Amino acid sequence: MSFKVIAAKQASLLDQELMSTMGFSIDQLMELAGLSVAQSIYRVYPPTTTPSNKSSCLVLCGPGNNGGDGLVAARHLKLFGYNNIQIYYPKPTNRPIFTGLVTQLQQFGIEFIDSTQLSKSFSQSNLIIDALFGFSFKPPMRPPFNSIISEMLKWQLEQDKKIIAVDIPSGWDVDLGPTDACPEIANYQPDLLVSLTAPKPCSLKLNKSKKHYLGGRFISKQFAEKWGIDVPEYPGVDQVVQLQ
Ligand SMILES: NC(=O)C1=CN([C@@H]2O[C@H](COP(=O)(O)OP(=O)(O)OC[C@H]3O[C@@H](n4cnc5c(N)ncnc54)[C@H](O)[C@@H]3O)[C@@H](O)[C@H]2O)[C@@H](O)CC1
Ligand SMILES: [K+]
Repeated sequence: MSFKVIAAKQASLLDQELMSTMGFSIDQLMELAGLSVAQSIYRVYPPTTTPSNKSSCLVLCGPGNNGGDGLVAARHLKLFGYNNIQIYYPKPTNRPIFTGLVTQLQQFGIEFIDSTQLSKSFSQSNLIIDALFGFSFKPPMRPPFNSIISEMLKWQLEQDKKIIAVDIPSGWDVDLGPTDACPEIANYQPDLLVSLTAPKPCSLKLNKSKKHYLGGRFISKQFAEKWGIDVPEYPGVDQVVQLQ
């Protein structure tokens, strides 16, 4: 499906307008964004039901709203039947929306792991959700995230591991894709990219063999026209639409 992209600066301005003129709260947008990430994962990698072959998910959450989308997605994945979910959230944000999401996940019995458990979790997980950074990332990537992403990419070489990137593959330049400013991710290609609201220019750098979904079904036709973006036909009540 052909689609229009939205540049970095515009994506951030659009985000601000959603939360001012349009009257949305960040909680609402994050909930719909995270739901659409979980729904895309369900479409592409449905939970396997045989006891010997359960889908295990590791959700890597960064310090900003991209990480918040990951926290929301983890809760929906649990509701969708993924039973083995672990979250690595090394720099938790002390704002009510984030502390609330953490409490919800703890109440759902989802485990938060620390750095000593990370390698084991990578080895046991077949779905790795990259919710580290979205459109506000500025290189170079600071510790501990540079080593987390390097380890993630090492594990991606194992055949049974799939990486799902939330909004933007972490470390990619929003407009350009992978650049020399962030050498850790020079060869990073997620298996599934879930763009939110509108695909960013970097999504054109996704290999054609990879899957690309769009989620964040919260803008009207009028709003899309004003910003020069497409709202594709989401099928029925779905929160996501496949672009590639
Ligand atoms: N309207 C939209 O499109 C929506 C966007 N949402 C999500 O929000 C994301 C953008 O969120 P934010 O603006 O909070 O930003 P990000 O989540 O992209 O990252 C910002 C955080 O990363 C840190 N950071 C930046 N560069 C770094 C570096 N080089 N090394 C280490 N840390 C670094 C910053 O200090 C900040 O804490 C989007 O990509 C999307 O995932 C959704 O939550 C809601 C709706
Ligand atoms: K990401």
